[in-house]
Amino acid sequence: MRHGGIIAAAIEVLQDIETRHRPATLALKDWGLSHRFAGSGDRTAIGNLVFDALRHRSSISWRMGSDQARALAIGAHRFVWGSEVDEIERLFTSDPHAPAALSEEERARLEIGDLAGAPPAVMGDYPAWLDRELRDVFGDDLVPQMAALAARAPIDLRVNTLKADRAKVIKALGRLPVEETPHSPVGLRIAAGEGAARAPNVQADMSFKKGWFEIQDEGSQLAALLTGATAGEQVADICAGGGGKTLAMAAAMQGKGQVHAWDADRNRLGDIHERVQRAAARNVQIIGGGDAALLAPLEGRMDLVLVDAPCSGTGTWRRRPDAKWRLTEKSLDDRRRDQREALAALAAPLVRPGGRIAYVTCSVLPSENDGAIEAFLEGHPGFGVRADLLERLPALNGVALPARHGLLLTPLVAGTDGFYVSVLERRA
Ligand SMILES: C[S@@+](CC[C@H](N)C(=O)[O-])C[C@H]1O[C@@H](n2cnc3c(N)ncnc32)[C@H](O)[C@@H]1O
Repeated sequence: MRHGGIIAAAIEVLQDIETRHRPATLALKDWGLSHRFAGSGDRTAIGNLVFDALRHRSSISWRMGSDQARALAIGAHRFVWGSEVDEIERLFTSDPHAPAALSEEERARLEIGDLAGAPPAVMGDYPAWLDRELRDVFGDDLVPQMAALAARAPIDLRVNTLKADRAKVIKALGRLPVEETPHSPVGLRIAAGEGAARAPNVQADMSFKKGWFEIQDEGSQLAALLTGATAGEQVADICAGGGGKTLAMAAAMQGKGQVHAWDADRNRLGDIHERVQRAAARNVQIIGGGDAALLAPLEGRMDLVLVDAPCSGTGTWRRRPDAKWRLTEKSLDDRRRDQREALAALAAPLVRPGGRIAYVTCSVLPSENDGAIEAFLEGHPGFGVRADLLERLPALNGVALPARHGLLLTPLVAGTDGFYVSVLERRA
């Protein structure tokens, strides 16, 4: 496909997302199925343009004076990909599959592209109804913090130390520009691409198939390390999902002790079996999901319970930009309720005296973070917050933002997705 056709396709997909409230990945998949002639490079270019338009939806709409799909796609080309206006115009006139030519007004808006006078929610590309809560956490850094959450994310890998080390994986992926992550001692990074460039498919490499690494954001790696999971411990991961943190803890424990994996939704455990096998994580016990009675044998015995809580996902907006526009007050309330329930009803009974609960979210909203911890501590006076979190990872000094009961990682400061971590200890 020529580039005018790519823009036309991106407009079609953005329209589908908007009118049918569909997740972006599904809308893109559907488009691919009904346009089988499009090659994989074309699909990547369309996907990149759609995702960048969604990442910057508010600021593009402000600049273009419209939030229609066409304005978003053209605006993303200009303001995110940095194309010159003449170049965009040429793409439109040289390809019969391109959308209708630019109007006078569109041309003028693309030329000016001014955000002067725009409110913070527009400059930082986030839903305005979250203004107050986000300002509470970021204060004067609100706009730069949120703008960093609207940028593209790199591909981060976690080296599986049960099978490999960083040098071995770097060598295996030799043809790719792989670098060590700055904070996680087991992380590697491939920088985010630009424009229509295709991201490398690292999962096709033999080293992935052999279980030498997993794809995992550096923030998620750090959260797993901050739990302090240590060789020989009994650990329950009660929001195990696909097993990202289960596997990270199992490796940090050098395969010794046990990680018991459970999830409220047994379907979410779908991938974990294959991943555990590939990683040779012999200390992982998948105890199933859905039925809380399966947790009964662990009661009062766990050195550590990880609650990698269901949350709004505000910290992952770099990777799932459509989710930020779909988030509602109702769904946020539902997640807050799940978080409180997971901590009080599921996690607390499993911890032995002297044991810990690590509470993690991929959210930057205080009501899901410190707020959940406060609600828990109110009803559980036998638990207290561990203040020694950074001693486990001194490299995070100055990189993690202090929160009242834990710490916060953000793309602006740590270069990771947004993550909150708090560790509680059962003292009585
Ligand atoms: C953030 S995801 C887990 C991601 C996973 N730990 C990883 O690192 O790949 C949160 C998980 O919590 C589960 N969950 C939802 N409601 C829950 C509840 N009330 N109690 C426990 N887990 C819940 C969800 O099914 C989901 O798999």
